[in-house]
Amino acid sequence: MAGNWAGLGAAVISFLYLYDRVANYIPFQIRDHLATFFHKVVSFVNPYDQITIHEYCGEYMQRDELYVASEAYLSSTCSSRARKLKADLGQESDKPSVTIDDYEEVIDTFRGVSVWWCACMRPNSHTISFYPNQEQRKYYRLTFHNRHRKLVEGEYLNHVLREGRDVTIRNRIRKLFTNNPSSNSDRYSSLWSHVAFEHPATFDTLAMDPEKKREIIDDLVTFCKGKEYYKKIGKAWKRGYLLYGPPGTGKSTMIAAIANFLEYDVYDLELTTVKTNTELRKIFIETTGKSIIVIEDIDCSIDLTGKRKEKEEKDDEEKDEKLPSCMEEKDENSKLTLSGILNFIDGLWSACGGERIVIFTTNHVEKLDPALIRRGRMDMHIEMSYCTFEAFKVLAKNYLGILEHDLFDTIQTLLSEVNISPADVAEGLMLKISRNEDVGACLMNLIRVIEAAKEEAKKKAQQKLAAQENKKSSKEESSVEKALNLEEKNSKNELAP
Ligand SMILES: Nc1ncnc2c1ncn2[C@@H]1O[C@H](COP(=O)(O)OP(=O)(O)OP(=O)(O)O)[C@@H](O)[C@H]1O
Ligand SMILES: [Mg+2]
Repeated sequence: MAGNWAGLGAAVISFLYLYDRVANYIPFQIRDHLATFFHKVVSFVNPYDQITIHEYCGEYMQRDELYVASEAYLSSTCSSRARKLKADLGQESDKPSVTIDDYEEVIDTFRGVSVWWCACMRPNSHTISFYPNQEQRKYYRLTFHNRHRKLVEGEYLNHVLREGRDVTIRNRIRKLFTNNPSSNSDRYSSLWSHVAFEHPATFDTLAMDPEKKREIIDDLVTFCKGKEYYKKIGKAWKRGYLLYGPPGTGKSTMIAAIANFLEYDVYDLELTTVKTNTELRKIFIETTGKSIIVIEDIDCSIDLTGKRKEKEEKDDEEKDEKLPSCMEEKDENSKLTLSGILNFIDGLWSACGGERIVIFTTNHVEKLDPALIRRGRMDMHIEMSYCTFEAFKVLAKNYLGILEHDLFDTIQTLLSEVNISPADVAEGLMLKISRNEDVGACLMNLIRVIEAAKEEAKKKAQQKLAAQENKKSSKEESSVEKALNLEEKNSKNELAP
């Protein structure tokens, strides 16, 4: 239908072209009247307006976000109505995607208003381009009745952008990013490298207290649905989690489970390769929304303890010989400091992009500066503990496919007597796969592993006690020796004339 109107419109436009050539020979009073008249005729004959959305735009000819969103939107909402389709494996997806073929017109309806979409291609410009696919110059043509122009410009295009982005996110391959060492980056290279994120951990396979798990899941759901709430309370849409506990208790596994649950990308930030606060800010700006930024073993990444105290002391010392303020700033930016990291978590920059989760992990929570982990920065502190009986039941279900067994009571008693990590328990249960043993043999193997851990713990406790006693007795000996020496000295002094 729009095509017919377009044909009629083309005739009128040809006429107008001719008019334009002879317009200079017509007196200007008549010319103005004619121009108004022709405009009315054009609107009457072809009351349809068009918007074109080009694939590449901007100084660096990047793919236009609205074009990408329109493509995703059309393939999800309108492709069922098209007769000519094309299929390909998108760059950011692992599923074949079916889109509407070029020059196939489809109708979409928004609030009872019909609009027409068509993927077109501009004729080859015969120019040599440095940018990929630029010579193809694809674009979408959106046609609509001019009385709906406000609706299309004001609401429909936003609707397409929003829906299209959602479809893109749903279909993409999720990514695991790591920051490139600062020495490798130049002005043009990206600060992050990535691979596909394929960790299979989920909250179902994560062994921990079920109540604690429920609490974390509820918190995550509240966060990801909380866009409007965060806006209302004037807070950046982000949340911080501190995961702490001994090695092998599932901190990294928990991060993977969170990423899979929320379908977020993961940015694994290696702080030791970041040299300055400025670099940290740049790295942060290059992250996208719907992502988790992880700093593992934060206590080992940078000396965060006592930095503030040191700084305060230094400030006192330096009061007399104070540097000019610009030099102070330069010094601060030329290295990575605790305050740089605090800014990264909740400074003004932290609000850009939105929908981000920051996770720190540590084996030694007591070593961290309280400022780094205070509520508001790290909103939830999650302790990953040694294996409890509840956690063991999850592992037994995952590894052996059982919910109960006669040996469970023995294992429960043993687990209450010794600290053993879920990683060690999981290793004890792996026998089923590695040697294809039956369930009973696997549980017996686990019992042996826990008993060995118990023996080891006992031995260590005895050694510690012995060392403490040794220290105590050597202290006592030295104090007796000191007392004897003193006595000897005193008696010598008394004998002296
Ligand atoms: N709570 C858990 N639930 C399920 N599996 C676990 C759990 N804890 C550990 N594991 C298993 O042990 C392995 C090591 O766990 P993970 O790397 O998550 O420990 P971690 O706490 O990050 O250790 P580290 O402090 O050394 O980094 C995982 O691959 C997983 O198979
Ligand atoms: Mg870990």
